[in-house]
Amino acid sequence: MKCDLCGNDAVTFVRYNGTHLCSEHFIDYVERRVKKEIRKEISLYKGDTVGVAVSGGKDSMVTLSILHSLFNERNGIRLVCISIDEGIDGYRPPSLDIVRRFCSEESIEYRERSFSELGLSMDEVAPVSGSSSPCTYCGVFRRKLMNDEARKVGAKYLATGHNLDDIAQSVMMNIVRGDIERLARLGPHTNIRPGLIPRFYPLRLIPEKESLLYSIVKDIPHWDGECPYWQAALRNEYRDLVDGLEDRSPGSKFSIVSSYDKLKPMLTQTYSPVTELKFCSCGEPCNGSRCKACEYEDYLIKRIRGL
Ligand SMILES: Nc1ncnc2c1ncn2[C@@H]1O[C@H](COP(=O)(O)OP(=O)(O)OP(=O)(O)O)[C@@H](O)[C@H]1O
Repeated sequence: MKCDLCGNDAVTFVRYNGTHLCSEHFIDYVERRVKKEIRKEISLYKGDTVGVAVSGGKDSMVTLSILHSLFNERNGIRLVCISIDEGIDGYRPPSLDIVRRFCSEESIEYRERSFSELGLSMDEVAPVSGSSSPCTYCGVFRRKLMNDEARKVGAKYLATGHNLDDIAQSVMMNIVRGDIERLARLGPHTNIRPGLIPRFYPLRLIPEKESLLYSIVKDIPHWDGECPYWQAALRNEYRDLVDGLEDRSPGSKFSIVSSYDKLKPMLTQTYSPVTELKFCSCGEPCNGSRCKACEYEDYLIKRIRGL
């Protein structure tokens, strides 16, 4: 197979648009779309700080690597890598080693936070999560620490490694559950709310397979171990659903996300986000008087201690 653009050996066939690409043209193809997405989602000026949440998985490592090539001393944008240790033995420590090493080699500012600051670890939470998926708790605690650290470093935005597959799955999941209010709140976050660092998704239009291939051809280190609690995630059902649709009709993942983008203005008209947030005693913004993370913390710590 030869690249349709230059005749060199192709590394991939992009099924949804029928093109063969060599490694050089594939890299260019990915980076052009990532830059376009970043321009669409955020606006930055000299002196601004951007946070990037990095787990060590391929998507967040690809995001970190691309943002590092874009934001640097030359254009006066400060990039800070933020990682969270959820306390999952055998899974998180090796992935954070990769992030730390990459940041040190590339001279990227690195900040790390841990669930231990909240008095628990996911290895303690998982056995007491009952009928709820451990991922529900993990996500709430992780977002709290990510937002808190992003605020501390003065980030204007916080990037995550969510890719096209993740976004398409989230759209389908909220539709099937009938949770239209949550659907309306899916990022990227366009409105500024005090205390909440707006998140953006540079890989939003990059399919997971392309992110993996990009990490391989660019030789970006990443951890591909599987979270021991992953099987419990409801998201897996939606992964199969969306992959099945894509198999039968290539381009379905793009269609799901672009349909969502067209619907979003109408959704936010009906479900406009609360702009006047209150603050929890821990410092996090919230709708009520306490944030979800603090509520969960109290409940789980009692269960862990058998109270
Ligand atoms: N422990 C963590 N520390 C910092 N950011 C995280 C962490 N876990 C997840 N994230 C952020 O949330 C995004 C989506 O999380 P998800 O659990 O799907 O990622 P992952 O499977 O660990 O790895 P990746 O998305 O990097 O391939 C990540 O891309 C990353 O930006």
